[in-house]
Amino acid sequence: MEITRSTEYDRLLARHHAMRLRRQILAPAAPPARTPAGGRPGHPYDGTGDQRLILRHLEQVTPFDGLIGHLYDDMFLRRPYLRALFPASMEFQREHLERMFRYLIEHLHRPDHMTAVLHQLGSDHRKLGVRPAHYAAFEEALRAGLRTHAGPGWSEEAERAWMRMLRFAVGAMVDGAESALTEPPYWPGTVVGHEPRGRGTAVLRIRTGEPYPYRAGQYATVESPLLPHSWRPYSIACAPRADRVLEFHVRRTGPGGVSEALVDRTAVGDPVRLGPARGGMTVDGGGRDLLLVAGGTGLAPMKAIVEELTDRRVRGQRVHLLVGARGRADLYDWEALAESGPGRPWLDLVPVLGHDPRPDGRRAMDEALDGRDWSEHLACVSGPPGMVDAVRTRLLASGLPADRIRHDPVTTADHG
Ligand SMILES: NC(=O)C1=CN([C@@H]2O[C@H](COP(=O)(O)OP(=O)(O)OC[C@H]3O[C@@H](n4cnc5c(N)ncnc54)[C@H](O)[C@@H]3O)[C@@H](O)[C@H]2O)C=CC1
Repeated sequence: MEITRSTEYDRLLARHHAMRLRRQILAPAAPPARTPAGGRPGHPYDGTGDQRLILRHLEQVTPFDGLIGHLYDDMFLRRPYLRALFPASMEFQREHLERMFRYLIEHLHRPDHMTAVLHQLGSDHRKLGVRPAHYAAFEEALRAGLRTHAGPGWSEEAERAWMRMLRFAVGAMVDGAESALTEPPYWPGTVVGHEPRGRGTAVLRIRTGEPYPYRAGQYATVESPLLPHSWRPYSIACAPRADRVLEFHVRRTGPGGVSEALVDRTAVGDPVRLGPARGGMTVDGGGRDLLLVAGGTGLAPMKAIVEELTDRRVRGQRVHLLVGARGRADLYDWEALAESGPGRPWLDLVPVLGHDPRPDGRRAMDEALDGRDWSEHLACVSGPPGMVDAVRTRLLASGLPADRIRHDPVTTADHG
């Protein structure tokens, strides 16, 4: 990416904020805390005691949605200018923060296990316009939220444990943001194709201004100017191409979300922004036969993987692609896949039609997987979370080791 004066300036500013914040974080913790703040060099944060304290007083600050409500109320009351950094609807944001609190508390006894996740979170926060200094405002709001939600009997000791946990997380996020400074926080793109494909589904093609690095099987977060600050992940449905065009398959799941904006209110010529590519559902060397299981628009990453293999397949390698859909009309991209059939004799393309379980609890996907030994394959699974879970469990039971089953950590809330 060409470094303009303003991005250069932004980077310097971000680095300056990061350094200042690091000094604050690493400075001896504010009295009366005697335990070192999270992540001080030479004194790695030991969260075991804090985890115990937080858990002991957890009832006072749960359910988390109440705590989070107080936290944001306090933050926007004290610093109204921060509201502009958040989407109009805070629903997704609140759910995300709740998941984060649960994740931190659950893993606090093994802080080192969280580093990679927190680094990426910090790096991803750059596209939201979050500056390291904003974390101080968050800390202040969390403190106020805990006190308001817990009421008069709130334990000072537990509050200090929460603050140390937060400082540990923020320290790792700032590190992540800093080490990603050479990567743009987002890529501006333009919609160059928009094809409705029935049942609220559209295939979008987006051209980025600058080359967008990714591997087949990965996903990008997408933001539409119709819903500023709402970023949702979608898998990229094509292998990297020289013309910088990326394909996405989007299905509208409900009213008012990013998918609805992209399917119903977006047209060729409209701008969008893409966050950096993420996800580990890539297919590397080895040459094992592949089992690709897709449900609905979960087909997107599989299409990219098949395209990539068209050029880079190991000789003799076979690929089985099971495409789950409610009915024939829902096979929204079948023609594109089937068209390439004759040129790809190594690809077994199987439509799996039907949705509801039968009276015996089995589904069409169970039958499609039956009767074959998949234990030597590498499997990728993508689609509704229930399907990913069910297929994963089934493959594990049939002897396929966990490290040969790949899928994204997609939750139901992700595609709103
Ligand atoms: N758009 C994208 O880039 C991506 C979307 N996803 C996810 O894929 C899902 C797609 O939703 P829809 O297209 O509405 O799919 P859908 O709800 O119509 O389901 C598609 C098919 O998946 C199978 N299936 C569903 N639940 C199952 C279960 N419990 N066990 C076995 N098979 C099952 C069935 O064959 C069904 O017809 C969403 O949850 C989305 O978050 C996942 C990855 C990428």
